[in-house]
Amino acid sequence: MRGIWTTDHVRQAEDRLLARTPEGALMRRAAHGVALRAARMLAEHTGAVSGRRVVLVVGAGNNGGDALWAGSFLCRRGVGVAAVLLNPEKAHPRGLDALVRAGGRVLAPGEYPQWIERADLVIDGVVGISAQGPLRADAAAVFERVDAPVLAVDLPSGVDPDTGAVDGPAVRATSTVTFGARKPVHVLNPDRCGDVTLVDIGLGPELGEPDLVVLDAADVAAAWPLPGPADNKYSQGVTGVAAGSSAYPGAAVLSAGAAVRATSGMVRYAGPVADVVRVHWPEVVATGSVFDAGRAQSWVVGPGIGTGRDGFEVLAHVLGQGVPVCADADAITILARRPEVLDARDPDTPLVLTPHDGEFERLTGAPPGPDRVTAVREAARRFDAVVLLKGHCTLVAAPDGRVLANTARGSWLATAGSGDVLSGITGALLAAGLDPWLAAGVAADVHARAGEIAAGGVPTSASAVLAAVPDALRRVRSYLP
Ligand SMILES: NC(=O)C1=CN([C@@H]2O[C@H](COP(=O)(O)OP(=O)(O)OC[C@H]3O[C@@H](n4cnc5c(N)ncnc54)[C@H](OP(=O)(O)O)[C@@H]3O)[C@@H](O)[C@H]2O)[C@@H](O)CC1
Ligand SMILES: [K+]
Repeated sequence: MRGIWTTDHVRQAEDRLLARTPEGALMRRAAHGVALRAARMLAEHTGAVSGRRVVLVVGAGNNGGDALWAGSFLCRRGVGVAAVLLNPEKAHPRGLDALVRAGGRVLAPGEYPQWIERADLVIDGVVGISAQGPLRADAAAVFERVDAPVLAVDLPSGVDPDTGAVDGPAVRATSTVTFGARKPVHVLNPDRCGDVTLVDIGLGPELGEPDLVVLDAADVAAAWPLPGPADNKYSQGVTGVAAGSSAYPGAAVLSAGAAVRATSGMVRYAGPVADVVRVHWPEVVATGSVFDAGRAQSWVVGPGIGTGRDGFEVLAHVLGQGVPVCADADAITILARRPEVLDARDPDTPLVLTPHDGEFERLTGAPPGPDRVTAVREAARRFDAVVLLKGHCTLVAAPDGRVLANTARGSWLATAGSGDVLSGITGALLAAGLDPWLAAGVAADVHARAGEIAAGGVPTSASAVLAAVPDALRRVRSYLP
């Protein structure tokens, strides 16, 4: 599991580390990492390092200091380095001195266009963790001219470091080099950061519990239940699926099918399209109603069930079974309209809610807004449920405040029925007894991988995503030590 820390926590940790480190040492370590990455980018994009041209865009603080020091290191490798100082009187004095001593130059405003247009690489040192709001007009005007790859120092300027939100002009980096700890922007807005390199500056021991986590493939593989020698079809958990209707039989087929593919436990289907489900998935034990379905160790409820009285009764029934429930789609709308349905819930049994933004707004009364982490964390507390907020970066919050982030691998999952597949996978993992927060997190991870495999670079469908779940699992298992 990889940790992510908010800027407040990074700053506190940096202060503690700075107090026992010689002055300037951390910045030079950070800048060295920037220079290494810059040299590699020059080699990749132009085939050479020496003789290439790099423009530094330097703001008023230490982020600009990192860029200036990195520029001085690049000068020593024969790179022609020139700096745009957005705020000359506040430019980091020692960094500026180092750059000039190494042979770098400071550009006059009239020289900006020709240098920026001929640059092989631009280094964004406008602002780092003290950033507030979008790029200011002077910086925005500089970046408008940039055609070269951009290397962001710590984070792309103009993007909110803690929420990843963009509310005006902002840098779109090809690559980002960050220091000490990953910050939320790196997972919440990967499109603006490009690939992210973490440079160790010795901050680790000063960082407390992370504010967010990201699962590695090995975490997903280790959490995923596989049958053991003593297992039978019941011991691995029976997943109940209450989904679909005559209008939406596909939701039942996809959700039940995903549960079949995700684990080796048994799957029961209960609903009005049992015959359709049986045709697609002969291994599913299908019956016409949740009221006469046998025991299950979890229920998936909602996809395609409708939002009327029947749907309400189905949701209330499964919430009263004393087993974990994954409520998706129509079940979330029912819950939003008639919260009294939660009265049926045994407070000790976990509930996982899997809204997209529209459903989240229905459920909570407000859209997630720019600070999605806070929004999902508050919703999880309010509903005493794990809340999985779908998006380009899917967030999973537990009622105790834990949040994990799963960054999508492209937009392949933006296809009809994709959510039904996710709910089925989540339900199967709940039936197997996984911690509900982890179940939702690993389900989102494998779902995203299956989407990428199914697509293979071209548009795909929910059925193809479902069919790719076993390959996604094989892929995560290949990361196990
Ligand atoms: N501390 C350490 O140990 C280490 C720190 N390191 C580095 O320091 C960075 C943090 O440096 P920092 O705290 O000096 O602030 P930084 O982000 O450069 O901002 C400077 C000033 O910019 C301004 N500004 C704000 N928003 C703006 C906007 N949208 N557009 C334009 N300008 C804007 C605002 O000043 P204002 O103009 O408002 O007076 C703000 O004070 C960190 O990210 C890392 O790179 C590394 O070297 C490792 C060791
Ligand atoms: K930056």
